[in-house]
Amino acid sequence: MSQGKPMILELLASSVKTSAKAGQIIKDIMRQGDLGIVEKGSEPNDLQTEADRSAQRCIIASLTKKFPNVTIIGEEGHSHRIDDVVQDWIVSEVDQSVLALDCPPQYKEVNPQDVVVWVDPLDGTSEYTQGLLDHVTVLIGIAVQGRAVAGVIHQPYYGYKTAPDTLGRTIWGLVGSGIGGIQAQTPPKGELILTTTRSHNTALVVEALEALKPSKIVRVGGAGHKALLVIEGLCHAYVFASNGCKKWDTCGPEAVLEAAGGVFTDLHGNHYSYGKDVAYPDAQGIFATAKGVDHAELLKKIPQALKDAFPY
Ligand SMILES: Nc1ncnc2c1ncn2[C@@H]1O[C@H](COP(=O)(O)O)[C@@H](O)[C@H]1OP(=O)(O)O
Ligand SMILES: [Mg+2]
Ligand SMILES: [Mg+2]
Ligand SMILES: [Mg+2]
Repeated sequence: MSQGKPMILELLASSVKTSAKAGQIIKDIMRQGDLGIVEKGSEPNDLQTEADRSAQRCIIASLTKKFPNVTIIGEEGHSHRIDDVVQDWIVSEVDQSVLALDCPPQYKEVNPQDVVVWVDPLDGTSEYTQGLLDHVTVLIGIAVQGRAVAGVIHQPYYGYKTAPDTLGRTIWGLVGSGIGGIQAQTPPKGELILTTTRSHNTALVVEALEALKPSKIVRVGGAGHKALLVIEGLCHAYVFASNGCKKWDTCGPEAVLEAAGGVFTDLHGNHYSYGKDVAYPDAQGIFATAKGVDHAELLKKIPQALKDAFPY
């Protein structure tokens, strides 16, 4: 580890490089052509591929090796073995621009026991299997005392349609410090562009969107991808009246969006808790707004009866 740097910066700097390696693994597996698709549950569109499994092993092994006292929870199971992971997948590099940050005072002395890293090695698996490759992201969220405070959204196929050899892009955020990889933008005034699921639609999902009377709805895959649309000001809000997302889907996106000046909550306007003992589903849905959007005002347009469908 670098001498004297706050642990949160070390962890974020390692996560940035590790997410990019996971992105390369995802692309290698797609190039090789054997995705090894497994249906995880009884729900439709809940798939796992060899890319999800391999990317998770890369991330968990890399971060476990460097931060053995931090709790790491990944979407694809609980093996934290390092010894059987390909050496080339264990990332030791760190992102120097993150290490050089001026750490917000509240995160300078963080106890590893209070940190949980939430890993979604491949967000947008349905879209990955369907060839909608720019919907895919690698998500790493860092929570301190239950709050999402830092995160990475790596988009391995960003720009691949015009540049097939793209390395993608990596966006990181630290609340109180800002974001890197892109510039946060305010969405256009006089419109309301919402983004939501394309593969996990339900009657309640539609009802919540209609209540907001949007000028446009952008239906794309992935929680990370939708958070990027909001961070870049291409959409005003990400609204998902469903319990389908889990903590690994939202911890990274929440931290990056909030570091970018947005607000990321459930449908009641509360932040999720990301401690190690919490339930995994984001059972109160998602309501996330861009920088410059009045989150509380917009949330008032969701009828109470609909919010009540997502009780505590
Ligand atoms: N009903 C669901 N079952 C399983 N995963 C879900 C469900 N709803 C959302 N997700 C997860 O949240 C992400 C965002 O949802 P959506 O694309 O529908 O907006 C999905 O890519 C998926 O993550 P993952 O691909 O990592 O399994
Ligand atoms: Mg999944
Ligand atoms: Mg996901
Ligand atoms: Mg996933």
